[in-house]
Amino acid sequence: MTFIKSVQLTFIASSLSKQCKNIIKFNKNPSKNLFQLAIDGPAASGKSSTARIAAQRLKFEYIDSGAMYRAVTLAALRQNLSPLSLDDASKISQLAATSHIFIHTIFNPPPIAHTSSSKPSLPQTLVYLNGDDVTHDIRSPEITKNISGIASNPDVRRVLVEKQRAFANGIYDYEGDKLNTIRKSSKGVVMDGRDVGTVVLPNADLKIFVTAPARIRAIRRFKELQQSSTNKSLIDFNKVLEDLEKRDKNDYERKISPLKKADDAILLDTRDMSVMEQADKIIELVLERAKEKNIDL
Ligand SMILES: Nc1ncnc2c1ncn2[C@@H]1O[C@H](COP(=O)(O)OP(=O)(O)O)[C@@H](O)[C@H]1O
Ligand SMILES: Nc1ccn([C@@H]2O[C@H](COP(=O)(O)OP(=O)(O)O)[C@@H](O)[C@H]2O)c(=O)n1
Repeated sequence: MTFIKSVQLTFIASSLSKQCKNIIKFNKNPSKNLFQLAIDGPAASGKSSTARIAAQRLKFEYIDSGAMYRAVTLAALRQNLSPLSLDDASKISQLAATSHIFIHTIFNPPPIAHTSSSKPSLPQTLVYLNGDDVTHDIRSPEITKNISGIASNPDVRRVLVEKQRAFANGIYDYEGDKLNTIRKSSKGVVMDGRDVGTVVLPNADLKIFVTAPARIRAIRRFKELQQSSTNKSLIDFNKVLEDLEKRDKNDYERKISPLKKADDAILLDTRDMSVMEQADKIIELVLERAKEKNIDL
């Protein structure tokens, strides 16, 4: 359980991006018990969409740990460093330590034009690398292809795990300032990734391991890529499946912090569930656990 002392910081988000022109007030409340929810699982199992919906409904902060590995991969590629080269490994971990990665979720984005107004837009997570909005760049096939090399670098992991724990405790460094990303109204944090329940937050109040067969996950990723692509014919399902299985293998078999269900995690197979059903189930589990632990959500 996290007890954090009282500091109030005001941060002018317009320095980050034109998209965030409002002034955000951050607050740390000394006697507040923040519920920690850890969601792990393989690619496209539904972690981030359900985590964002659960965070929105439960008034939790959302931390996408995978986005941090993606941002470091982008930073390395931009400097022509090779994720698999032993010669570049220490330069890359240095880069992870000195890069400012800021993750900001907009919980109530305006409805997208041309969609039915009755269909609410899902929360959107924006990712900044040293002040640049890299939300889309970090999802490119080039980053996805190179990420396993970065994720198996032990020094990168050490640096990012430290940042993730600080983030989950409400303290996050951005351009030299200590920033508290926990909103005054926040009742908890949800973090998704591969090692959140096993390594990053081993004492999380609730751990969920989300899974689904590779083919089903590849269909989801294929549809997602098609939606965001300007040239749909370039997206080949077999290639998506092959890449996903290759990344799963790297994540499961990596020596350091492999993808693994924590012993005390609840397994959630999402093959026959919709995104909303997954989110409902997770929220139900959080509320049950909070009741058992006498945590007021
Ligand atoms: N249960 C589900 N049924 C159908 N599509 C899903 C389901 N869960 C997630 N998706 C879709 O699959 C894609 C990947 O989901 P995402 O939440 O990003 O997975 P992860 O964070 O595990 O990689 C997204 O386009 C999402 O809308
Ligand atoms: N906690 C984490 C999160 C991600 N990662 C790595 O980062 C990659 C991308 O994570 P992601 O969550 O963005 O990937 P998707 O599940 O969205 O495809 C994973 O395949 C892992 O190699 C990790 O090693 N540890």
